[in-house]
Amino acid sequence: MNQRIVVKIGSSSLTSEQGGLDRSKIAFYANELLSIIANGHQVVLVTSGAVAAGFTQIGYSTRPKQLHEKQAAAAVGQALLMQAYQEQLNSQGVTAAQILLTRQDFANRKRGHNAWMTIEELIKQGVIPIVNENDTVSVDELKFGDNDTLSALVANLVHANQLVIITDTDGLYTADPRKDPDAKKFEHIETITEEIYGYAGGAGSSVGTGGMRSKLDAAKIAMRGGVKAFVGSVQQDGDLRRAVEGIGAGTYFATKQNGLPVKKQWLGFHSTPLGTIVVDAGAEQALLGKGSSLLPVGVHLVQGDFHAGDVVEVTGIDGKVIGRGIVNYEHDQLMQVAGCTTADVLKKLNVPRIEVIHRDEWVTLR
Ligand SMILES: Nc1ncnc2c1ncn2[C@@H]1O[C@H](COP(=O)(O)OP(=O)(O)O)[C@@H](O)[C@H]1O
Ligand SMILES: N[C@@H](CCC(=O)OP(=O)(O)O)C(=O)O
Repeated sequence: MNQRIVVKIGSSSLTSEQGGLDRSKIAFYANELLSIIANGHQVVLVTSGAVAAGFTQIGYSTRPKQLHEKQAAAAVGQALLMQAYQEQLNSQGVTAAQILLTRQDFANRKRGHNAWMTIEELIKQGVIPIVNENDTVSVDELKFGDNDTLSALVANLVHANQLVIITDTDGLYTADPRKDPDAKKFEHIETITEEIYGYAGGAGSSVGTGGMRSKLDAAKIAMRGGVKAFVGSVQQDGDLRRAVEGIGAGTYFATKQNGLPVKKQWLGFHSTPLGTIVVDAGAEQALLGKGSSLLPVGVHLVQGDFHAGDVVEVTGIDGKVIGRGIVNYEHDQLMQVAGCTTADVLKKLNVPRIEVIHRDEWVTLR
């Protein structure tokens, strides 16, 4: 079946430890992308490497740590990165497009929608969209930090069938295989539990940033959006095709979820919650198991100063996040009716909707 694939390539796969682009690697990946396109798949590339490609050229001896230096290096390196992809793809008759995004572009629904529509048009025209973070304007606290998260958000945005995260290791192991030769590999993962997170360590090289932890964050976001994911290595001719076909050298993350509409992606991943509603065990079960709306009777505690129409986070008594939704009550109204039956709520308040959060305005994040 022809699929829409988002492929993410990390800095460690494109550059050397000393920095600088490895053009032979860019040529290799360009050919891998072209081969899956030739098989009928649609491709969006999310590529890192701007900082790693630019820092030597700018004159820094090692990868910079200060934000303004990283941004300067990225500004130089992004041009080098695109030039290298363009050369490779153009020589085979394919055009590439540069798309630079920030977190705010996803948080603003109109900007996110515009990015999606642009990518759709490029794909329709046979152009390969090449995405990176817009490092020049991203401030520290709002940065994706690494491109793993960005690639998952892009995969959800364009309703991809699969996210392929290419890195320098052939999947998730029970420990960083660089440090523990006895570590065992996971072939398939259906749920990313705390235990799975416990196995993942940080970056393995001086040019990589997020390590396996950020790849798990990315896989989790993709899975929630109904996009299956692969994390592994693509080093030999045909490896990308094998990764896409389910026989690659890496770990596969399955999903049973359906694709999330863009409005719910915004709610789940890009909105800013203005309060927290802690619910009891019965309500937690109803939200998770039955897909019910949240009623006042299940509300245990209300925190934050929110108004009707704001986004709030919902947690269980244990503090673990269950999901997010748009609340129909002012926070002081909700405090008055927390734990009340519907009949009692109607005696106390005149509310347009009885549900604290309606299921159509709710997204589960477990
Ligand atoms: N449990 C683990 N299994 C596999 N790799 C791990 C694990 N924990 C940490 N790592 C490290 O994560 C690295 C990949 O992440 P990173 O260096 O950020 O690469 P990239 O630049 O491709 O994003 C691997 O090289 C490996 O050293
Ligand atoms: N936008 C940055 C990405 C930072 C980064 O190193 O990410 P990654 O290699 O994917 O862990 C760049 O292009 O350098």
